[in-house]
Amino acid sequence: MKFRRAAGWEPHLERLRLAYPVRWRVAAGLACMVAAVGLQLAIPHGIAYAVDNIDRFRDGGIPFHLVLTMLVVVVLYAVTSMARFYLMHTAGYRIVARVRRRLFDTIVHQPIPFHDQHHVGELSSRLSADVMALHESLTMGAGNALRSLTLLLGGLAMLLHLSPVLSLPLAVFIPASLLVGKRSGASYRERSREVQSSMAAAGKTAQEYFSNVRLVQAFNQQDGAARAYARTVRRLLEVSMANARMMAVYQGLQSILTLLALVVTVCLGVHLIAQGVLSIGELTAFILYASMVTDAASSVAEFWNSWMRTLGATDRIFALLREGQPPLAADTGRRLGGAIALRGVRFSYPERPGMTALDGIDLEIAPGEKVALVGPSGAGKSTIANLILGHYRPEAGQMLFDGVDAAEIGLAAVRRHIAIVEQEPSLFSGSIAENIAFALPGREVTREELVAAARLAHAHDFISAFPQGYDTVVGERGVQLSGGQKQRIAIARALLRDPGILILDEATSALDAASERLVQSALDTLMQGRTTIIIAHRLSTIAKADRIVVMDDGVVRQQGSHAELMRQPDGLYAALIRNQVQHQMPARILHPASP
Ligand SMILES: Nc1ncnc2c1ncn2[C@@H]1O[C@H](COP(=O)(O)OP(=O)(O)OP(=O)(O)O)[C@@H](O)[C@H]1O
Repeated sequence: MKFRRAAGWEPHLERLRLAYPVRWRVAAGLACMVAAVGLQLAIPHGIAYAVDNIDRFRDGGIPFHLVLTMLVVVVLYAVTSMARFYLMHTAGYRIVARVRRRLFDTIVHQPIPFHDQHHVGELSSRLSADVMALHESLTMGAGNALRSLTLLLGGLAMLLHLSPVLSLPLAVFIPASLLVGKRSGASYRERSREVQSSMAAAGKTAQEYFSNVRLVQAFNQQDGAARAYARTVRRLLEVSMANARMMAVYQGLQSILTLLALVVTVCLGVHLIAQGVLSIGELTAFILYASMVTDAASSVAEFWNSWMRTLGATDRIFALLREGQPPLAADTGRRLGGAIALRGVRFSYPERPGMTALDGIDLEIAPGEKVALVGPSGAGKSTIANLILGHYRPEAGQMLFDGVDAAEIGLAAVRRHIAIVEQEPSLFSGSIAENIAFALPGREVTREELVAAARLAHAHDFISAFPQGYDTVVGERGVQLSGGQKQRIAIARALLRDPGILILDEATSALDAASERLVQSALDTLMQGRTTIIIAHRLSTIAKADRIVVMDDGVVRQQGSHAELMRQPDGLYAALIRNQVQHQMPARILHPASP
């Protein structure tokens, strides 16, 4: 128990919660390993017997039963070694697959503030490089180390049995070798944390430049990108080299200890033969056992290092796993009517605790009402959408749905009734069908349902025009589609979800007139009969809303219809409209009632 704790295994083993198929593999692998070690330990004994009886065998040769026994031992040794290798390796693969799955599960369930803090490239590196380090230790290292440990103990028993006096030098060398291993292990752990975080930094840089490759090329920044990546790789190289230097020193020390042990044993052995207390066969067997034992000791020490390295690399994996999934409030199954209320809501982003993003917001939205949030950049419009979606919790005040506190309803139940159409729609690299069906987790979506949603979103015609139709692959983040097409797919997705509450982050970039009309008409269909919160940028949308909420600096400055707000010429809304009209919009939008 104490050892497991010292090795840092305890919490990790608990976290791994080995499944039944893994347990039986480990148990069977251990049994095979003990058998293989037992057979391996029998071999020097056989050799000693042969050496000591060489005179008897000189005439008639080695008797048949002896040859047969040796053959059986060799075959059994080969079979048990093979089985051990297979069982331990496959158990390792299963454990690593499980760790990977659980890590992904944990990360994907973490609340948004966690994702604000962690870079995508860094998290991907945890899943790939860090898990790979664990993989190597578990599949290659752990099996070998256990075998070596058993061999070490068995070998020591044989050495003591053969000659306690001759074993004395080993009583010094073996602990020394294990001590060197333990010392180096501690430094390895520290170093490998550095190696893994440098690796994560390199991954982060590469991921960032790859995902913005169009911008990089448009600004001729390819060389700049290469230099930035080279800097991170240089750092990685430096820490890896330092690690290798240290490893070389420890390996050298181990080899010296092993060779010294052998030399001293041979010298002492010869002396004991001369005194007549040891036979040549026994010395031969002793040397064979001693080399097994010293090899095993250095391999245990080596594994210790590699395990420490693994712990260094996987500390963060296990820290993440320990964090566990945040308790997702059970889906209470409550149906929402669409009324939303924010009462005295104050909020600062966890990353910027000093800056108030929302400062006492009071907002009542009736079921089916269309509310446009307007205001200058940074006013807090998206923050309100984030709070309604439950991405963050208000610091003070209440978020109510149908008059019930959001916490009481549960995040999953709230989200089940919400759909979002983002400013720049997020699409996955799969097919159009998969992207639309994403709206309904946990159930198969029929082709008819997909087509119906796509028709309402004015997306069916362009989708059908593709040779692969709904199975057309859209490329990473939908790069193979136009802006208007992406938006209509996002609208089809929202329509399929059939939400009571809709959050619409209006795209700022204008589409061409025909595309704009199609998107607008699709949005009008989507908004029908749903509570809609629009983060609005276009006057056409703003003017159509039932109510306009004008925000500035985290507070609501004005509320009312377009006409009501325009009657306050000194108000922020009138100023915003004047500003927009001056810069871009035709005057008729200002007065939608007039033809
Ligand atoms: N994830 C975040 N972490 C820290 N601060 C944030 C985060 N997101 C937004 N902010 C800050 O919160 C404030 C409100 O931002 P918000 O995105 O709500 O503004 P907005 O009104 O939607 O602006 P825009 O019209 O430009 O999108 C801003 O000062 C912004 O810098």
